[in-house]
Amino acid sequence: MRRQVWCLSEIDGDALFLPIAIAHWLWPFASAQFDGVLVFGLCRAAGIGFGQCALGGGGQGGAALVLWDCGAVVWCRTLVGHWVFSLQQAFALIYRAGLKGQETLLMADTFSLAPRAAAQDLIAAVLGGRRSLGEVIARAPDSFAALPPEARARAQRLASETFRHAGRADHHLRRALRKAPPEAAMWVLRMAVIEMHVLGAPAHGVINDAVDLTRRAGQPRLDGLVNAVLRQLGEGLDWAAAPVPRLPGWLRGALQNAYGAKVTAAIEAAHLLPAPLDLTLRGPRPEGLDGVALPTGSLRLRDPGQISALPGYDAGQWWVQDAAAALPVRVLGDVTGLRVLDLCAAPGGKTMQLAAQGAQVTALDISDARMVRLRENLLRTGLQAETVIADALEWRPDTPFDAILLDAPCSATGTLRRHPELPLIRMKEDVKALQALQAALLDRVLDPAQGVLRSGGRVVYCTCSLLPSEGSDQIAAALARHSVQVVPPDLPGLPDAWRLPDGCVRTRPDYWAEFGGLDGFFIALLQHRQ
Ligand SMILES: C[S@@+](CC[C@H](N)C(=O)[O-])C[C@H]1O[C@@H](n2cnc3c(N)ncnc32)[C@H](O)[C@@H]1O
Repeated sequence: MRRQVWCLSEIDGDALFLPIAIAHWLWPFASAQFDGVLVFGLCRAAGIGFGQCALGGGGQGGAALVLWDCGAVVWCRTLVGHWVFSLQQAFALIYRAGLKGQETLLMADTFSLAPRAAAQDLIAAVLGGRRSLGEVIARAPDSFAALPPEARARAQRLASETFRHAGRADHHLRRALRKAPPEAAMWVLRMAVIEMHVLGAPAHGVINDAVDLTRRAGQPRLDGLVNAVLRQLGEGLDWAAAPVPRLPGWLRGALQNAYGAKVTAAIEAAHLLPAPLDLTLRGPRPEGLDGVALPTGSLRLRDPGQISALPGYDAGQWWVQDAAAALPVRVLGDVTGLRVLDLCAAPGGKTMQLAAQGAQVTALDISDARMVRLRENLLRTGLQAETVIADALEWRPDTPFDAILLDAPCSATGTLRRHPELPLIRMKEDVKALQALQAALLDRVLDPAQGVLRSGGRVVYCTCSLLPSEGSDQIAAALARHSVQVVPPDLPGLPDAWRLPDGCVRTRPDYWAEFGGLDGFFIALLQHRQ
């Protein structure tokens, strides 16, 4: 790890440096066979110069080497001059080799090629596999896994912000490009422009590395273009003059139908900012945990830094959960002593809330990997729940439950601030399949013949979606299929604007702008008619 080399041009530089030193050591023995010292020196210097240019050292560096080397060659005609010169080269070589390990660490820690290359790989893996950034990171590419934690965080942020601001980057890039280059080079350009203008990285380093990343992306012929375009956009660009990026047509259309053009534009504007970090507290706020207490009970952190270093983390006194995601359990009401089924439970934010409130929880999810995270979360917080890995559509309990929380799989369109890559990988067709699953899950819990919910028991259905087809439409259809009613929740701190005419609750990223917004969620509390 310590010896890993990040900067390719550094290796190239040494690869050239070694033959230079060897050539000098051999010089006294070889010189007799050369007619023109200057010819040899010039050829060698020109070779190095061209080599440096070709490998990214830059034209000026190459030209300077040619001149410097010519002078040195003339001086080396004397034997003393030659030996002094070759000794100096040998020392330089040893010194550079010794520095290499340190350079590696330094470069990986700061704005540098290594995190940028890792971000490039993350972006390619997200788009290529149509997987979320979180899923890609769970099976991290080597370039990412090998980085130290800070550089990893930087790579993740760079990839995430590139997805978030790609629309704005394209607006500026279109002005500088006569025709769009292949996508791989286009993503290098987007990432570089965003790093300079959104993340505030110094232009010089970003541009140099973008040239390397263009070659790394298999587009070596475009490195000149990338260099020229980024130099043009590096300074004096009015970044905010570009319009707010639009959601894909199918999603935009659905939101406009549901909320109107103005609200849709406000939602798109809210997506420009990363989501704040909210915690659900298990008990009293741990000392030293600085944040804003939100009206619905969550704690919003001001400047979180490293999460595992925050007060109360090791003692499991809180867990990370968006303020909107914390509402469904609160909507379920008092669960003390009740047998509650958390259906589609992993990674367990709501399981922990239920257990912390004194429910006897059974947490069920179909995903082994996500259940591992749920168990880790329970372990850290010291909370108890029975865990079941099964398909909710097939599993049957021995005894019906008093209450069920159904956090159904959905388009996650309410969480785009957190997952700005989703609009690029989710398709309209994916949502159709999810809607069918949501309806089947609702039938499973609401149909008394299935024996999952006891008579008179309560159900909370929720999705982190902004689409009515995954929210109110599902509930309207379920009311038509089952003898159930919607119960408007009694929830302190819930603004009236979040209550829908059908008795359900809707949050949106543009709500609570004064606090920094919250995820989009749909929540319905259901009960069988007596
Ligand atoms: C929105 S996430 C749940 C988040 C979780 N409730 C929390 O608060 O941390 C949806 C979950 O549904 C699970 N899931 C999808 N299809 C399922 C099925 N047929 N049976 C059980 N779980 C399923 C997924 O594995 C995923 O973990």
